[in-house]
Amino acid sequence: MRVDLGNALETTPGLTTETLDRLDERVAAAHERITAGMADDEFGYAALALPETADPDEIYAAVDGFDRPEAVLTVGIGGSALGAATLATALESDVDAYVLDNVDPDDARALLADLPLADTVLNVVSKSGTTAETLANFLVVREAMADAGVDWTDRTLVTTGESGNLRELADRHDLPSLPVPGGVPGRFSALSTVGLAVAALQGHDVEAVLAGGRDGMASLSGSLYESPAYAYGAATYALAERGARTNAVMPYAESLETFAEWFAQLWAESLGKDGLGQTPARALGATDQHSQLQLYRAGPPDKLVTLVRPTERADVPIPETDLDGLAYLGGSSLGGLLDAEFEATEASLAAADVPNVRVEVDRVDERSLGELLYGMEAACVLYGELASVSTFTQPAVEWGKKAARGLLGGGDFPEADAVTEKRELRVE
Ligand SMILES: O=P(O)(O)OC[C@H]1O[C@](O)(CO)[C@@H](O)[C@@H]1O
Repeated sequence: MRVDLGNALETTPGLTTETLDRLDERVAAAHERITAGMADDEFGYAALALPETADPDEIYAAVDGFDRPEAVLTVGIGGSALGAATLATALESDVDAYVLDNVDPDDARALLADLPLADTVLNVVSKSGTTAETLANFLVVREAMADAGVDWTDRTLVTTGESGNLRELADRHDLPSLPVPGGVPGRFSALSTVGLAVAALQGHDVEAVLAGGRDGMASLSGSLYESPAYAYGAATYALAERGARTNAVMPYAESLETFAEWFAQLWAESLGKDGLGQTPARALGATDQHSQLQLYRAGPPDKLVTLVRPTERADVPIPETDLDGLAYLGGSSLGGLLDAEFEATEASLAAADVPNVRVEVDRVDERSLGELLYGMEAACVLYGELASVSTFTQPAVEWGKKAARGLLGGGDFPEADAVTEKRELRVE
């Protein structure tokens, strides 16, 4: 992973090399704190040791009994789905990957109607084992399998914590299961059993993903000038401090579209604390040059744009044409056009004084993805250290969970009462 901060200098908001030099002293101290937490397997910091602590053989052993399924359906939500989904979207496989990470009946019904249930692995993932959406979807899929005459116990892999509903289910039915590493919050679990089981089922090289993570680990140092991850974390923190309240992450690769969704949870759930944080906006290049870019260039000067691309990609030539107006495209290629648009968008943001950071990986493959995921996790942890927030907890999401559970009769929660007290101003 390579980071270029050049277009975040002297912009609005913007950084200076003096700012970065002063910040570098704090990066050194933060790095010491981070490495100590990793060494002590401390909650949260343990995530940054996963490239060395995750066990590929454990993952391969758990999925080995499923042969090569036609499809894998992940039932999970948040960090229990997005890491696996990022890898599945990015890497090609003849094993189709699907995700149920919402409880939309239309979506669930349509998906279950299409799935070859007898040849699908049901990959149920929940660290807590209590997440309503995941458990509800599991019950629905299990019944759909039964209705189709499929023995769900032959098709189900469980990844969960040491106790809870899913652990009991796996034990009761002797299901293949994987542990969720205890000290790792879901949004930091992509490089663990949580994120890698689907990759193993799809025939991808899990060791290569972890090797990429180790590349990221090796690049961590006491200086932002020597560590791309820390450079990104320090720059985004400093820009937020100076008014960049939104970070629009804009990968120039369809294969990285889900990566932006994964990043959004990582950034929002880790850094949105105590009235602080930086709103992750999900964008996609070149498509959003024809939509959101208008706001990024000419809206309020409160944004940073993170432009992500692989520097190598398979290509598709653009045929020559006798249409004069299109002659400049003929003989070029889609990849060439995409790269030209990446650089043009980068320059257009700079011309409008909008800070933008370039993040590049060699290609979208297992090793580069492992390094990119790791790098953004390390960047997030550093940002959290600099901002002095509790990076690894997410207390604010609990209120809504209790209200929903109370509304469904799942317990006596005062939060549910607040729903009935809604202030109304109805316009119909
Ligand atoms: O893996 P679990 O426990 O089902 O949690 C799923 C997601 O829900 C959250 O706990 C938030 O409610 C996320 O942090 C997590 O990734």
